Amino acid sequence: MAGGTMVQTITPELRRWIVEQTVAGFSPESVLDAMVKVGWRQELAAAALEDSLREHRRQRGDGRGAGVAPVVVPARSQAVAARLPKISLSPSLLCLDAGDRQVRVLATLSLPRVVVLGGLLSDEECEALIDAARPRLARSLTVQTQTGGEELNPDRTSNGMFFTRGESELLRRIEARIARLVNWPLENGEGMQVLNYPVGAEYKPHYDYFDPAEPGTPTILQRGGQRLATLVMYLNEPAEGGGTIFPDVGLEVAPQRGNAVFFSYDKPSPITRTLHGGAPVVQGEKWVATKWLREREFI
Ligand SMILES: O=C(O)CCC(=O)C(=O)O
Ligand SMILES: [Fe+2]
Repeated sequence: MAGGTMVQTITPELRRWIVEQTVAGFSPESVLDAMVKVGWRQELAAAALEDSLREHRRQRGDGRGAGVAPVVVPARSQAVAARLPKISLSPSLLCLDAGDRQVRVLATLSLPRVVVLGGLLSDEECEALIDAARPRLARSLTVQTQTGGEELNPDRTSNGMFFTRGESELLRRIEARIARLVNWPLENGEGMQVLNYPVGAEYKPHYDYFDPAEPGTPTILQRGGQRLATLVMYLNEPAEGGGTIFPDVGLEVAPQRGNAVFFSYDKPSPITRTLHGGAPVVQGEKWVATKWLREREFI
């Protein structure tokens, strides 16, 4: 196996320490912060905290007498939660300055945090992305959270490829535009992914963050931390079907060329309501480019 893997184990001593801190009156947030400061990965620390306190409550007979109050552990501390890719909406809501292009805001939603954007890409840029991606397409793989490797996923019947960040003038231009638009370092973005859905293809509802409970997740997180936000850009228009759906809130975004849907998730949790998918293409084909934004530099 590759070197540099730091295995973090939740020992009985750590559990005891967590319980002691909590009984002494420290808030779960401050215990979490203390763990992160000494090098614990946020997600693991949160899981250890939640787990230890749940076990402690169970042993005490669940809330009888002076038991520890139930805690809701934020997966990311307050200070870090404020650091999230974020589109600054102008008061007029109409136009955003993305540097080399004016982008329109078509709709926003607060939970899940969604912004639908108009005119993020020009028709020429959409065409150029499709042309560059087409010869490099393969049946889409998704990151396998069991192992951290990649696998064919029956829920995702599209064909896909990844560009390397900065690999062409076109990509550098679009990456810079996105970084400015979402107020997030260009280096924290994954290389852009392009997906092609033929008739009948779909991407069943899923979350884009990596599930902290899966054993392969710590390995995945070494490459830039969690995903915090997604930008799906529509490169063409399927004749029928192919919208981006958010089943928790009954939202469907129309796949209109040059437009995009941005959504962010401040914790790797379903409470962000960012369950989403690509509805089946009924007629024609669908092309999208997806940009994922990570916590740290993605190498
Ligand atoms: O094709 C879509 O509309 C959604 C794509 C998506 O969810 C993804 O690439 O993660
Ligand atoms: Fe997705």
